[in-house]
Amino acid sequence: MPAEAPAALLELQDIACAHAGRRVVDGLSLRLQPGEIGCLLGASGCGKTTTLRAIAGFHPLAAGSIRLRGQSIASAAGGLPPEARGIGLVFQDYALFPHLDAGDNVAFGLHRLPRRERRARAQTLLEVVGLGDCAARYPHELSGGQQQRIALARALAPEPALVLLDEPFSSLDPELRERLAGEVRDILRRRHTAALLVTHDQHEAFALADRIGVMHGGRLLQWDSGPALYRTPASAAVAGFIGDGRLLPGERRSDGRIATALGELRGRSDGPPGQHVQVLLRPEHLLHDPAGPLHAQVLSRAFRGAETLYTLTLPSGAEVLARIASACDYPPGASVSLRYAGTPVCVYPPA
Ligand SMILES: Nc1ncnc2c1ncn2[C@@H]1O[C@H](COP(=O)(O)OP(=O)(O)OP(=O)(O)O)[C@@H](O)[C@H]1O
Repeated sequence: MPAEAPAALLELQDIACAHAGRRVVDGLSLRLQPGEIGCLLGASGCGKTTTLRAIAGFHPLAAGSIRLRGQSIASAAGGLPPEARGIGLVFQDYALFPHLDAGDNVAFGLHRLPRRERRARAQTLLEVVGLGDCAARYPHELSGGQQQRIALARALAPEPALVLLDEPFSSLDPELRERLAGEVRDILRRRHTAALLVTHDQHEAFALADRIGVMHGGRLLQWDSGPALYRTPASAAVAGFIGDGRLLPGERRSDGRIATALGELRGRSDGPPGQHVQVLLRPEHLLHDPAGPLHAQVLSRAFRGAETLYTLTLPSGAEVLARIASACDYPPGASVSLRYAGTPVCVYPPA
């Protein structure tokens, strides 16, 4: 008998959502395990926020169902009101109450507890997010990063099994963003609280999430771990969205290799000889080698510290990327010699 899948904390089954009669989320299914951090990633308008709002109970389902801890919380027939779902929310538009100090903001969701206990629990949560000495400060007396941490403390205070976060770091500067993302991940992990986060920043998704869902046009293209998404994107669309890389046209040979403008490459999957394909070429597929057989011209470059990421043009006109030690300095227009690293490439149907 096959082993049963572990019980999911959150299960979205084939959900669809519409705005003004137009489906903006369609056929979306995913499972989040207890304590797991998931992330919906995708370009603006792909339906991430609508999906999160449907889970929270602020948007109706046109089809499908949502289960939390095995209980149905939403279907096309209706659902539990948001406050009955037991889900913590850190939404962009779910700002702190300006007329309440940080302590009362955090205590807000604890109305069932006596006042003294509420303040004590709020204080504990403020300490969890590293703002134990800010209880009496009002939102306008706090920085953006501090306000977001208070919002997280407020969401965590009622001890929900799941927290939803919608672009929680988008208003912060990049350095603070990365630090806060790490802190939030550690806080969630320590409390074994599951979370589903929405972002369009893949670095944020990689830094935070156990599982990432790439969305496009209202559909979930792939739901996988960060390393799996990077190594084996399920489609050319996911490949184009995750990590650095370029798609090159190619043709399968009878020996299984794939002929491209870079020569013959090893494919990760098989297919009939003569088949036209595209291959995903990551920068690590190409090695800088002054004696290498491949020659390309520098189109542009981006300094990344110890290494520089070069965009190069092959004699065929195709573009590829390569990471080269920054000690070697190739200006635009210069010729660079390379060789194929020999590692297999992902293969997709032609565009
Ligand atoms: N209130 C609304 N009325 C009509 N259409 C809407 C409304 N809100 C969102 N939409 C449309 O639904 C689609 C999905 O929007 P959604 O906000 O879920 O996307 P998103 O991926 O979260 O985008 P962003 O990253 O910009 O927040 C978009 O095409 C958007 O224009």
